Amino acid sequence: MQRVKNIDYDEDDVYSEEEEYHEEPSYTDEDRESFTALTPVVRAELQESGLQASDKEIEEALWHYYWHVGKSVAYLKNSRTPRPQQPQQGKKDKEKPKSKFDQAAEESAKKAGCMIPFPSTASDWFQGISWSVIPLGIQGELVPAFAAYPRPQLLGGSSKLAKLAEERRKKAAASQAAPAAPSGALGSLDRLSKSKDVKENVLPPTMPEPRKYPIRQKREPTPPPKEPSPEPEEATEDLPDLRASPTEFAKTMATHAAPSQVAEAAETHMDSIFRSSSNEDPFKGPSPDDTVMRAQWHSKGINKHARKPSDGLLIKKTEALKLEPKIKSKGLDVPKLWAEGRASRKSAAAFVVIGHVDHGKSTLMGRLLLDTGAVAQRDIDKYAALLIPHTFVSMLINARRYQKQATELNKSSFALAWVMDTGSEERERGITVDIAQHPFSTLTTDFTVLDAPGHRDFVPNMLAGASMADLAVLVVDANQLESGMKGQTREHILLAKACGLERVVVAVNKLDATTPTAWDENTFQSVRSGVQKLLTSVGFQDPNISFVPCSGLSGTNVVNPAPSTGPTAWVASTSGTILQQLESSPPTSPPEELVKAPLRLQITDVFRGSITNPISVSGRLAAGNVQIGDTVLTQPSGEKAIVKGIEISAEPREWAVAGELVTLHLSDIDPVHLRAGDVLCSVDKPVAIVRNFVAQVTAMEALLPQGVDVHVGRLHVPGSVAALISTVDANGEVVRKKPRVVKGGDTANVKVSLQEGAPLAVGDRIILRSGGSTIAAGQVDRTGS
Ligand SMILES: Nc1nc2c(ncn2[C@@H]2O[C@H](COP(=O)(O)OP(=O)(O)OP(=O)(O)O)[C@@H](O)[C@H]2O)c(=O)[nH]1
Repeated sequence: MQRVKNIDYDEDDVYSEEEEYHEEPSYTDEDRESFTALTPVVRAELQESGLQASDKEIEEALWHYYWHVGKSVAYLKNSRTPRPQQPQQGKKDKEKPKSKFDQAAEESAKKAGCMIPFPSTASDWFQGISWSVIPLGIQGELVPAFAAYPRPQLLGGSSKLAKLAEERRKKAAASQAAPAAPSGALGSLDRLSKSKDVKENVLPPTMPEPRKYPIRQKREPTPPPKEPSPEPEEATEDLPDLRASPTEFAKTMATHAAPSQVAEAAETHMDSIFRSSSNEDPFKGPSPDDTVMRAQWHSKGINKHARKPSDGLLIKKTEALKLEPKIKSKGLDVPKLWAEGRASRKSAAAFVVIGHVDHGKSTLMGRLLLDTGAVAQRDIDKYAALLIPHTFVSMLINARRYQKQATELNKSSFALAWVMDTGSEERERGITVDIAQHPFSTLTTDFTVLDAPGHRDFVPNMLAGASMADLAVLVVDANQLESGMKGQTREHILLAKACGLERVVVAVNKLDATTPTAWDENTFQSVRSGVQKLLTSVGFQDPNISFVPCSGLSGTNVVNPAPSTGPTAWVASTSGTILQQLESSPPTSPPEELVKAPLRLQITDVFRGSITNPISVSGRLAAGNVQIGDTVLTQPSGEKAIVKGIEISAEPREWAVAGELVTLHLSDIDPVHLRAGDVLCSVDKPVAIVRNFVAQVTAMEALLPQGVDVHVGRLHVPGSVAALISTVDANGEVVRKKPRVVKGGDTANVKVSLQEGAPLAVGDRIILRSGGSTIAAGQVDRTGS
């Protein structure tokens, strides 16, 4: 069984600051409901294996594993199954006296008040780890280098879940250590009046979010699923299979065998790695690159029986690539070509889908793509088939939440979301993690959907999406308005505005599940007035906001209008379908000066592609134009690259201009010089590397000289608000110089310092975040070195 979508509305998402810092989890009614439903299931599983557990223990396991029944059962079984004893090597080893160093270390740990014994042997240290059985012959002694720390109680689960659980524990510990302080602006003011450090502008420590993005394999927008995979086995095993299976290396190292056998086993393992059992050439058969390339040939209809690179041609091919003449620019006058074709071109728009976690963003977009023909029904059906193992818990949870939701819909409910959620973590957890991009076209417009994650842990990814979009679609679950307003609905609205978006289409979603009756018009009207207030309070203008009642799951009023009779009869008098609203948004065409300006593109993703396109980057052209053969500069690395190919919406192009979302295939550059957040720019007019800048920002909560994470689209760099220069009024006139604090809602000029140089320019939109919350947003006004 898999845990399905139920991480919404727990303390992680809908929280007040006070609530968040309780050590004991305070369960919501919904948590309690889930406990009531899932505890008997876990108990029954345990009893089948002749094991017992108290309600509290079961609840604790379910809580830690985010309602994942399989993992909870496996953990509880594990904690009740006696661990195999280490083979004893002899009395001598057992009674080996402690070294003086060990004794001193123990003594100092005692003095430090440490209650948890530090593991004294390697096997203690590795207890609870799947490859824990260390051959005695190679065991060493571990001595504490610092005061002992608590061992994690629950192992296994996805790394993300473990991370979330760990964060929750850390926050609880932090709240115990720190004396309770008033929250928000008041709290900051209070701290300010008490703290000398702040007066003297000494910066409090920051915990910057690391700036690391892995280079990814290029992800197909809708990878066609294969056969339904069998249900995971973890929950049915006697001993839980929560941990990754040992690697060949670990198996070699962690065997019970005597040293001679260890050596023999090692040889066998290494043998099996380097020589296949059938003595076959391990490099025979297609390489991963070949496989990708063949898939691409296949999808482009290129002769399937063409010679394959693995047919002994790999070396020749590589040589051919080396000899490949440098791609030359055709020297096209791109601004002229763009201006000439403007009249005949379809309009294009990219929209970011924002909103609180689980309000139905991915499902709505899946529906939009399905009903506009951008994805095939057969793909959705295959996703639905793959999802059958999810249905048990899905039914348990959703059936209680939406009594009226048909069982049939429950079964396939995630299939639509999977069109957008292509990552394994996304599908495992049932939430969107990274920004997903998908093109689709109507008769009038070429659209690009940017599906943003709703969970607050992934706000930086949402920012990356918003920074590439022309407008936003805000999805609000009509049944969960209140929690949405407290959670990411509010933050996403603020961030969308801060990223410069002006137009927003509000999809009032899940109206098929309103109570007491489905498609309740009053519910729609109250959501509409609540969200309207919120949007106008952050600066969105009324004419730029539209509200559409809809259901992404059933598809009502998304592409196809709602039936004009029955419970949806009132829908016709509102603002049309989601698609109509998107199409009626004013076309976005860049001004001519922007197309002629020096090239500038922030890299959103770096992909390793096939042999033909080994390295590609994607992003939105913020300014200028690019054509095949151009030499571009990457900043901050300062390395040059040649553009050997351009794609827009998976179609090859010769050139691209400002405003377009492109994939550029690059050559003559080592991938180490390319990271998401870096900038590609013109060689002649490069974007400067900046360490200090002045920005005009609006504070969302009290802003002090403090450590912050500075976000600019996909880029985020640790830094600090080094000085508060002045507060200003709506016209930019100085109200007060050198304020000690900028109150939430006020606008100020501030000096920001970065820990490392970043490619920034005047006018860039910046977001300042601290401790996982957005504290201010604005624009770069002046840059310094
Ligand atoms: N009844 C009903 N359920 C829906 C509707 N849309 C989505 N759901 C369900 O709501 C849950 C969450 O849907 P998602 O589309 O994954 O939500 P999301 O907002 O994309 O979630 P994140 O991307 O993780 O923020 C799933 O169980 C969906 O089946 C709808 O219109 N009606």
